[in-house]
Amino acid sequence: MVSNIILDIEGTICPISFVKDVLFPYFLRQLPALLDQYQYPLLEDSSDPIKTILLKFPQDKTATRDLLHTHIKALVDNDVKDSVLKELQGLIWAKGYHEGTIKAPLYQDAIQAMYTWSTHKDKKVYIYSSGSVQAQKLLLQYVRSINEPESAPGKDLNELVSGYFDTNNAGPKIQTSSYSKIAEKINSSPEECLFLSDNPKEVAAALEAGMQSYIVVRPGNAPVESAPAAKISTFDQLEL
Ligand SMILES: CSCCC(=O)C(=O)COP(=O)(O)O
Ligand SMILES: [Mg+2]
Repeated sequence: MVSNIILDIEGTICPISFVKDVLFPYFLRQLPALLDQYQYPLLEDSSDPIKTILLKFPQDKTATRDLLHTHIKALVDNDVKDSVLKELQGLIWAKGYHEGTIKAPLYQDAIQAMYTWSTHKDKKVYIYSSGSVQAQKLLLQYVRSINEPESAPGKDLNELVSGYFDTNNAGPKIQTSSYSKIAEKINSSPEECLFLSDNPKEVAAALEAGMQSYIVVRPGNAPVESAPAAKISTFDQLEL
């Protein structure tokens, strides 16, 4: 029996294009002005939350503003799931979400399933994404259905979510131990957890930990060559 459903974000509940064409460009547009605020080489200053994150990048990259900019831009361009980058992105995206510039388009079947599972089916819904916990909460705070126009009023889905996991509090998403850790943290056996993701390596790691899992295929996702589990293209296909 499935009691806990753990959802990936990008490519599973929202299109990859939202992350690549909206979130990443927004971050890169804000980055130069953000870096301009500081003197280089960066020195410790625990009172400044942004500087505290920047200081977590490798020390040789924080020697000059341009070196740091080049380093961060390369991480974004190559979609590196770097936990320091993800922390910084969460902080910068907050402005865009709160100002109303950014709203996350979620697949309608994902929105509907999150409501049904948590309010009518006595299941708990969790998020596990490479995006930081702060970025996950923001994304779910400003949601529109992908079928609605961009001007549609935003919905806050955070009340449907029982917990958030990222690479800081759970570990890398392609590592089996991360899924064992999540099961332990939510006081569940892995067998009662269902993990849904577009990434076959993540699905393989969840299965290895004893969870149930499916590969989610959405428009614009990378083709899945060798699948460790069955594929679904909408959450309506799940009988829970
Ligand atoms: C939730 S933050 C925006 C997405 C992001 O930066 C990311 O890396 C998403 O990766 P996922 O693990 O959800 O595929
Ligand atoms: Mg994904």
